[in-house]
Amino acid sequence: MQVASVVVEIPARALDRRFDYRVPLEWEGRVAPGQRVYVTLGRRLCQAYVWSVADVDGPAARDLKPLLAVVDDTPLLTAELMDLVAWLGERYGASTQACLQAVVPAAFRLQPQRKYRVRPDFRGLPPDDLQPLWQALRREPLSYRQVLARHGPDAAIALERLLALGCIEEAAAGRDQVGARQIWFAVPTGSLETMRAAATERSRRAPRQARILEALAAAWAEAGCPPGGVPLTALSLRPSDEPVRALAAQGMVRLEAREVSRVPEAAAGRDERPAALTRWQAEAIRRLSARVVDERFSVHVLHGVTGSGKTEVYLQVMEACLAAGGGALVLVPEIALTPQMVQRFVGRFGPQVAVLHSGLSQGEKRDEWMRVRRGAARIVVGARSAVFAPVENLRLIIVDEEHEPSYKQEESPRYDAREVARWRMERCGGTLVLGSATPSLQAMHEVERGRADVIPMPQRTNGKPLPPVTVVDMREELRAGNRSLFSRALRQGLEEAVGSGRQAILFINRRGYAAFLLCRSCGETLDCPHCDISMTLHRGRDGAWLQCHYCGETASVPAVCPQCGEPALRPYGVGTQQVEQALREQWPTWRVMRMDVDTTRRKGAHQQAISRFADGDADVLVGTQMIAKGLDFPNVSFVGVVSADTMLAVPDYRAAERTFNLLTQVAGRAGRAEAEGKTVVQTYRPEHYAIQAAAHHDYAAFYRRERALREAFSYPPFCEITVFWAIHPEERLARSAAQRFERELRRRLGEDGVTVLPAVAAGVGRVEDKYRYQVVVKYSHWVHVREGVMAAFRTVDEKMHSAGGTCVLDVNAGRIG
Ligand SMILES: Nc1ncnc2c1ncn2[C@@H]1O[C@H](COP(=O)(O)OP(=O)(O)OP(=O)(O)O)[C@@H](O)[C@H]1O
Ligand SMILES: [Zn+2]
Ligand SMILES: [Zn+2]
Repeated sequence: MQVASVVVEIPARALDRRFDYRVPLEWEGRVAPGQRVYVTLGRRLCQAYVWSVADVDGPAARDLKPLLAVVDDTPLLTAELMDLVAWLGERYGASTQACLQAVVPAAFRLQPQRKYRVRPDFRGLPPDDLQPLWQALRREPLSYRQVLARHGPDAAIALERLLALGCIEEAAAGRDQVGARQIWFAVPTGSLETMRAAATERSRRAPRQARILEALAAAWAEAGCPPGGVPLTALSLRPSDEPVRALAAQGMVRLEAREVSRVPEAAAGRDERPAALTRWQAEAIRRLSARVVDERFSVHVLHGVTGSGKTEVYLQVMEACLAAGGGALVLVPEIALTPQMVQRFVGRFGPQVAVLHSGLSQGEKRDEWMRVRRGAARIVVGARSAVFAPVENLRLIIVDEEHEPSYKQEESPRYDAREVARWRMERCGGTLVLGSATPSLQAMHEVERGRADVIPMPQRTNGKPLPPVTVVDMREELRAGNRSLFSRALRQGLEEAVGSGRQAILFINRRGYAAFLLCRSCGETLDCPHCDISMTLHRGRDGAWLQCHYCGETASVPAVCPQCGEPALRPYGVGTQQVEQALREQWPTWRVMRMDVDTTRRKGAHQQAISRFADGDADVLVGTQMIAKGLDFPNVSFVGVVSADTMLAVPDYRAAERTFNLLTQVAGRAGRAEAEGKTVVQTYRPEHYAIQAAAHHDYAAFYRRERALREAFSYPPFCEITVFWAIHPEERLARSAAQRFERELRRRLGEDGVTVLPAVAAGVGRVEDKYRYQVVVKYSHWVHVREGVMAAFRTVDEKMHSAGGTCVLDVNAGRIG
């Protein structure tokens, strides 16, 4: 007798374990790991994933409850993905259910209310023993639960048989939350002659039947062979319509339901293949292609300066991968921000590419996922979560802009797509390529330790040098009497670019008008009533308002300071809106465009904005980091950074790294084609090493300095950091939970190679009226501390949970505070 061990899909902590069910005899041999099944847990009907199947004998197995249905014929999850789910749970301390939800698109989740009804196209009668249930379903569609309640537990099997015989179907959306889309086809059964004769014969007597036959005959004549069928929708007919049913009953046509994709086939764009590769590109392609073919695990850091043509390298290595029979996965930081790159992949590989992005509806995601699962699409391009795509024979994963923080997921399971990619390549014996102009400290450290090699591309494809960067000390500007947002150098750069018909980009890492309002009389800042953070000033057509960027709370702008009553509130900290306004005031004839979260909320707005700017619809583009990544605008000759200091001021050990990366990326948007590029960076801290290194395009200098600091103060990559948060509306409870976690940790972990920092209020100590306390743990290997950390977490978490609060564990944390 077979017993299936399953994971139920209900996301409750107490249910995060395996449950055993008996496999009914008729399904023995049909049940496999990765398959979805229906089971009852207590009285609850739910979907579950088969984890393992074992042959077990004895009464214990016979007493188990049976599986109620097998949802998938072939397992939805491959063995590799099942192992990945298990690994995710261990690596990030997350429940198996949460990991499954991360891996499988939401469309595959069970819809709680399914009903079964008689299939409208079914003629005849089912076998005798199935008739009672069938008759009942003819009277009214019933849910699974109703079927079991009214017809007893054996009805589960009867239902399955009726389904298998095509007598009944699931109503509405089908099995999954969103099912496959099906279209009915009429398929000819006889010869072309019989069909024509039948059409003529019916032209009077049954003209509507005749029309169907004529359409089939026409399709036949056009194809020159028996057509695969004609979709009924093309004839504005449904399978239940009288003439269709009549023809089917007479055996003139066969009706067939076929699955079709909801995703319009990617319009294969132009494939722009460069006439000749640079020598660096050629060398990179040679080395990487050799690795893709040899089927051994390897990691490579493709360190290519901005505009060095990394995309072309990816494309050609992918070609080598496909030629060797492998599948490939490309991760980009955010699909909406990289439309140009996605177009190039589709241009080269056409319908073999599946693009997974958040703009897809659930049904579209499902269809793309299935296209990948079935091997019809062998290349997947997507953001973070695409790292779970079920690519067949996966041999190559490319992570573009590998240094980007968006590869870390900030909700459970708090995975890092780069680590997942590494795990998958290690498991499949594949090649991992980490591409960046500014490789992360982590990636470079791997190179140092001999766990990865680096492939340099130090020159731009246009043969021109990287754009010269001028660092402007804003204190000097003040001394020289310039109080405007723009230094003289920045102003000159803008005017030169726009004056010569080129375009310019201005970067400022803050949306809104100003960071905060400060009272110049008493020093009060206007903070969010629900969060310990000041509110951002926004300005629109209908005036100004304040908004909290943490919880979204808005407020009107008071005329006087609420603290001291003086009319002395002034805006501080420049945002995109203010830059846009200043540009319009100073250069009224210029066409200015702004791109930030506020201007691109609408679906497709990103892409539109990017192509409008690429088409020359604006002279100056103002934007946040959204415009820093991987965009290729050949006509941009000037880039200005309005303030480099906002990024440096973030209280995070990675602030310098982020600043260096962003400055390098932003500067890299200039001078990518014929136009010479130029960049101006404004700052109050011109001597800072991150700014200096970026200005000199000196990655090595930055790396040396930053590495030394990280080592001295013991930060990643010289250790790993895990952060615990206790979150509760009552400060006292949040604090004591964090303190308890700290004590539990110290007791369990000892001192050896582990540092537990004292429990403190988080950087923003209150968000949405909830207090946040944190504990930071530093260690060298998660496997050494996992048990201790997880045990401490469970103890505190349970108590916190019953007290109405939340605990969060961020393993290998993306941020602290
Ligand atoms: N061998 C080549 N000869 C000429 N042009 C090329 C060549 N290879 C790529 N290009 C072009 O160079 C430009 C820059 O390439 P790409 O966008 O891949 O750079 P990148 O290395 O990804 O830079 P970034 O890090 O800034 O995104 C593109 O317009 C691309 O079409
Ligand atoms: Zn005041
Ligand atoms: Zn708030």
